[in-house]
Amino acid sequence: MGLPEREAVTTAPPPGGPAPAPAPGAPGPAAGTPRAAPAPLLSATGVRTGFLTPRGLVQAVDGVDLTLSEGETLGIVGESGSGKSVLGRTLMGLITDGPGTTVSGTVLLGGQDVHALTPARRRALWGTEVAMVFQDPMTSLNPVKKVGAHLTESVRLHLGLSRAEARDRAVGLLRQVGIPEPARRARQYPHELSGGMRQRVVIAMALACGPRLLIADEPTTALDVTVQKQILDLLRTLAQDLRMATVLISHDLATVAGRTDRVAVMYAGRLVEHAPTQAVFERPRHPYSSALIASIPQLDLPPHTLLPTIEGRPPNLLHPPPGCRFAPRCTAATDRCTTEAPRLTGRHGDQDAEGVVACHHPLGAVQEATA
Ligand SMILES: Nc1ncnc2c1ncn2[C@@H]1O[C@H](COP(=O)(O)OP(=O)(O)OP(=O)(O)O)[C@@H](O)[C@H]1O
Repeated sequence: MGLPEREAVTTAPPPGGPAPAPAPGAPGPAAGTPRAAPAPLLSATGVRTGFLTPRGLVQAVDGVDLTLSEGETLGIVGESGSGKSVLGRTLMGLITDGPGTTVSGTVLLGGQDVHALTPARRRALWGTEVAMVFQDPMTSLNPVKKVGAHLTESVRLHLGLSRAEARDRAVGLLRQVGIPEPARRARQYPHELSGGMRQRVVIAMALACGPRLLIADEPTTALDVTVQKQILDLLRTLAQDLRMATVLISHDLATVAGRTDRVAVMYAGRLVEHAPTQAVFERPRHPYSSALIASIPQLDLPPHTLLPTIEGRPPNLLHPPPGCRFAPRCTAATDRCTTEAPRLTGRHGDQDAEGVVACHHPLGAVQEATA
């Protein structure tokens, strides 16, 4: 058996109940009237997430705006500590405003304000609207529970299936994520599977209730290099087959190349560039994106070639520098960069198809101006 049909997915109604149906006979949009663009599946506005520590507030995510449409794939990249995981968990509603944590801004998922929901309503979104795959599969698997049981519990709870139906669904899911002999594997314990197979099980668990959005946080970091590509390709194929929007979080730009529609580059808690993936690779506009691309290892380089690295370290998020946070490491920085924080803007306005960049001196600006 395959995955649940999209129509079969149970989702919590929006706060205040479902939207009223149009009155019978109510006129539709007049012919030729442009239809309003469909609302994005995910819309994050001014998201800020901080941790109160004995040494002060660590502002891990500092004013992030993002949107994602149905079926779209977004890569979030940046060095370790740039806030990618914290952003992913905040979008999912796993980190909320509370003791020790400050969260502000708005995250709308399928029109529902994730952070305004009650904890129970938020939990109802997990699995059915949004699911997350983490770095290490063992953090998501219970070592004393059989593989099949990880899947059957969730589908029985969310989809109300009988025991036998749930067992069929579990085997179907394992088959769908490329696990050979799925019925036999369902009866095994996680430790009897290889790392790659375990991550496939975790992906199957994430898909079990047909989420519209999958957030994969460094899903291959704990795996052998040969298995990494297989898992990333699997995620890409599943996203396309199921028309499921995906956020792929990685410290490695090469991971998102060719696998995502758009890339958001994060640095010290902020987005510095957000554009179609191909545009970022072909014409990076932020010096940080450009430096990240330059440091991707190339297969055809002679042995012992030194790869360019980005001098310096990301700032301490307890005391980030004023102005552009990348300025202390940027070879193009001017006095303005050290005092004035650049806004994310497009070449032709904020909604630029070529993307947006937060830089006072974006790359390519001089050539374009004189062309
Ligand atoms: N619970 C916490 N308490 C205090 N600081 C935290 C907490 N969780 C994360 N941070 C800090 O928030 C910042 C962003 O962390 P995050 O894990 O999002 O980075 P990342 O970009 O995902 O990097 P990595 O790839 O290494 O996980 C880091 O400085 C981290 O130390």
